[in-house]
Amino acid sequence: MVPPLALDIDGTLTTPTGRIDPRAFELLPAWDAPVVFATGKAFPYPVALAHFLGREETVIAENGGVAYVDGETTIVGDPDAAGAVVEAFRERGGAIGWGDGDTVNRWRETEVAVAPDADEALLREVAAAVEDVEVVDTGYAFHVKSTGVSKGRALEHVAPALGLDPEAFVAIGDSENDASTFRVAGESYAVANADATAREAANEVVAEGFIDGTASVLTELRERAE
Ligand SMILES: O=C(O)COP(=O)(O)O
Ligand SMILES: [Mg+2]
Repeated sequence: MVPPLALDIDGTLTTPTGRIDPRAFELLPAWDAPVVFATGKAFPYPVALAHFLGREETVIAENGGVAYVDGETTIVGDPDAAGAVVEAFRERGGAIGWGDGDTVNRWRETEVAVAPDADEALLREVAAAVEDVEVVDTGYAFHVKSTGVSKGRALEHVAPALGLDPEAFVAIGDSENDASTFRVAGESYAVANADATAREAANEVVAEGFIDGTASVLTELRERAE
């Protein structure tokens, strides 16, 4: 039997230009075990991905702020604290930076994502003044979120709802927001493009990056199960 998977999206299922690689649509619909998409993105993104892959919508969004399993949504974290940080950031001249419409934050319920080209030093300075809030850098955004909320904590909630031990999962990811998943899962892989935090937390750093790395792990896991 192949193991259940906890998969990050950006940097892990994507190409270096941020597209979901077609191989995800070959490898994942046929995966014969639960697949949990665990992302920093807002709730609709992993739901849509699972939907169009024809998979059960079992997702962790907003870095663990939102978890959805078996038709139940669980929300944790303090959106007001994150909002206060972003308000102070704006007052001091900072910009969230996603442009008009801001679909990055539109459906966000527990945290705020700030564009990667924003003034990081200012954002960290204002965040340091608010209790129980941290800034997590995924390489794709700075996430202003409650401390204690993490993808790993969410997996500890999602796995039992699937009748599984979190340790049964194999996790793959690329950023500091995946380190908590790596600690909770029984086996973990950082793709080659992963940041230092993810590399250190993973059991193994894969030679290839992005979806190439993920595809090689999945192929190996499938071969091992045969
Ligand atoms: O939204 C981000 O910043 C990164 O998303 P990810 O967790 O799927 O890599
Ligand atoms: Mg990622």
